[in-house]
Amino acid sequence: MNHHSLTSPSADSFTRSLLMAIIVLALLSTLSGWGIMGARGLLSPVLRGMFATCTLVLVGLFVVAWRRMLPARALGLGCLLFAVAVCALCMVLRLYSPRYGAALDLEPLYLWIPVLYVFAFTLTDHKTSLAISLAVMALFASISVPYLIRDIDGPYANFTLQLHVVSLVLIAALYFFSSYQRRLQLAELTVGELAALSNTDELTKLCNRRRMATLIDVELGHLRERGTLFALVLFDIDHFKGINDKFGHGAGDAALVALAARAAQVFRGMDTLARWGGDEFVALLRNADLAEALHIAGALCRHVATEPMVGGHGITISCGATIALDTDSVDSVLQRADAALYAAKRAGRNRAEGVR
Ligand SMILES: Nc1nc2c(ncn2[C@@H]2O[C@H](COP(=O)(O)OP(=O)(O)OP(=O)(O)O)[C@@H](O)[C@H]2O)c(=O)[nH]1
Repeated sequence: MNHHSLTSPSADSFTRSLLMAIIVLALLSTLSGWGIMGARGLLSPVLRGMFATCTLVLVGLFVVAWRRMLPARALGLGCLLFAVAVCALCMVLRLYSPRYGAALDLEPLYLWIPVLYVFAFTLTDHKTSLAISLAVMALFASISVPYLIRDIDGPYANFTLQLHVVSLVLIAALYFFSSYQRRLQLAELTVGELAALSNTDELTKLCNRRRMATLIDVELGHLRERGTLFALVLFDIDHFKGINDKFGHGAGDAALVALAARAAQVFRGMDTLARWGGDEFVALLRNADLAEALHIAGALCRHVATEPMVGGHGITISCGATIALDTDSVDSVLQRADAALYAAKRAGRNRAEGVR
């Protein structure tokens, strides 16, 4: 969720306008619905058009509101309950009160019924929506049973039966559509999560070896096609075995995490840092030559050595830098960086060396 968009003034005024529009349209829709039930003659088609338009726009606005903010969920559920109550009341009056029943026209209710199902399916998950829709349908079905028995051969009986069949088809279609959509969302989420897991180092949360190898391969392609330079810096902790032995494996892990965070402060935004394995890390420096890579690697050595990292003790690292050639493979460029790292170790550690 984008928290900024929820708190910005323009989002606030959009939310207010949306809520106002929903309230006005709900009022118009309800008033025209009541109007249709009382009116006869010329006025009725106008009111019917108004009712249908207001209700459809209302559903559209609910969908927008649903995607943007949570209060719409409560508002939508409130309207749904209100609509069910109005429909049920009208139905009861139509069926059981001879005085009101004779003057009432059931058509506005028929217009509301499919709207209720669409409301339910836009408001909540497919299983709850199915339960709400079937409950609404059962409510109308139970209300119409005595009416059907009383007037089994009449036109309204036929119409009511047709209405229930259409309702069932609509609910089934909405259910399958929304469960398919849900499955699609879940599948996307799982694929995204798996991709993130397979590219991330569990301990440091940096890129892992597999991801870095892919990125180096991509950059080698760019180097061959467009001549864009890049450098690699391979580094590891000096005498890390001694740190593990002295402070324990847990403290060694904490040192690796702290080193990852410290290193991320030194590299540039366009660089990518990865844990290659054990206490070895690789940084891919885009658009960098050997001099720049050595400069950054030297800064990294100093930055790491300045502050204590394990149990109040400082650690040092050694770095090997190289630049990629257009004849390189992933393995060959890494072998040169490894040779440079080995040279830094031999030269006394806590330093950076380069190999061209
Ligand atoms: N705590 C911890 N230790 C690890 C992990 N992976 C590898 N190691 C240890 O890291 C040490 C790596 O040692 P080396 O790099 O071979 O040698 P070193 O002691 O660092 O010495 P130089 O590299 O020559 O300075 C080994 O003792 C491994 O057991 C890990 O995930 N966590």
